[in-house]
Amino acid sequence: MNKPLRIGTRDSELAMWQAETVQAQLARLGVDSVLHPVKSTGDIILDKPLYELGITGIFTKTLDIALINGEIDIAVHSMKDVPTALPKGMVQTAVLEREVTNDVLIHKGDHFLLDENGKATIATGSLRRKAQWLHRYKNHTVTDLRGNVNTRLIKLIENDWQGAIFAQAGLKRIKLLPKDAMELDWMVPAPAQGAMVIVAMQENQEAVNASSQLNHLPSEQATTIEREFLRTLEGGCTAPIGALATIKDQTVYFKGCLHALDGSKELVIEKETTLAQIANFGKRCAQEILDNGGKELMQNIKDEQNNPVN
Ligand SMILES: NCc1[nH]cc(CCC(=O)O)c1CC(=O)O
Repeated sequence: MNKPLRIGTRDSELAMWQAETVQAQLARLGVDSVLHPVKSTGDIILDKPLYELGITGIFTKTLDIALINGEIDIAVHSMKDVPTALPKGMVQTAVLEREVTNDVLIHKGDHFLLDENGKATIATGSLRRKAQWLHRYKNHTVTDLRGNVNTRLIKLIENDWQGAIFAQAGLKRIKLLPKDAMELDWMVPAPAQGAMVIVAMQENQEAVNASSQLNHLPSEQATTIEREFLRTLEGGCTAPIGALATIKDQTVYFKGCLHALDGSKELVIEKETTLAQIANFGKRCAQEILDNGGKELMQNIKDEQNNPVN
């Protein structure tokens, strides 16, 4: 009998839920596995906004190293936390069937109403959420919020903020989605939000073969388009970029956006194509944004991140 497949995961409640889901799906295929939880750098450094750390892949690095060292066979990630370029020798083996993709506002009080002209303080550690929020609610203040989902919910209760923004998928998975959560249908999610991905070292054929059986093709196609859009725009820096591809029958609908850090500018693209023509679709959408002011906006974002004004 083969040795059980070692599944690497972060140790947060959400990450453990995701890894256990993969374990259960593998078991249904007759593949035996064990969980190998680790603390990631992204979970340890909590006193600085994520984007100020200036490094990408903060949540995935520890597991990347465990994979490269052969301590684990596969790693399970929230796909939106995974940098678009994988380390050498590492491959994406499966995208699991995607959860809901949207963000939600968790707020305090039964009769909370968003007043576009009034004042409110909303918490998020995400550049994308901050920029899109400020673009829509120009009088609001956005304050930084870090930590895993559980920590962020506690901080919201402890602080004098009106609300905080989360991915609906994460809250739903660990059964912490409040009934009165406000779905932000206007907010464009992070590329690959709501999707889980499995990665492995290409040379570990057993791991690649076993885990690739869990791939859900439409989820893979949609996230590939979104991440291609991201990769083409960002060029290695972090920026407020949203992207969502939805597939219905043979048609792919795409919405992507890029904002100024303070929300003062917005570039949006909406485009559709057929499933037969998705090759380079994400790239073409990004190119349109770049040609319509995106190039300058990306340069401004880079300059501001090197010389922050506040
Ligand atoms: N960066 C943290 C993170 N990574 C994935 C999710 C949620 C689940 C998902 O989007 O797949 C979250 C929490 C959040 O954004 O509220």
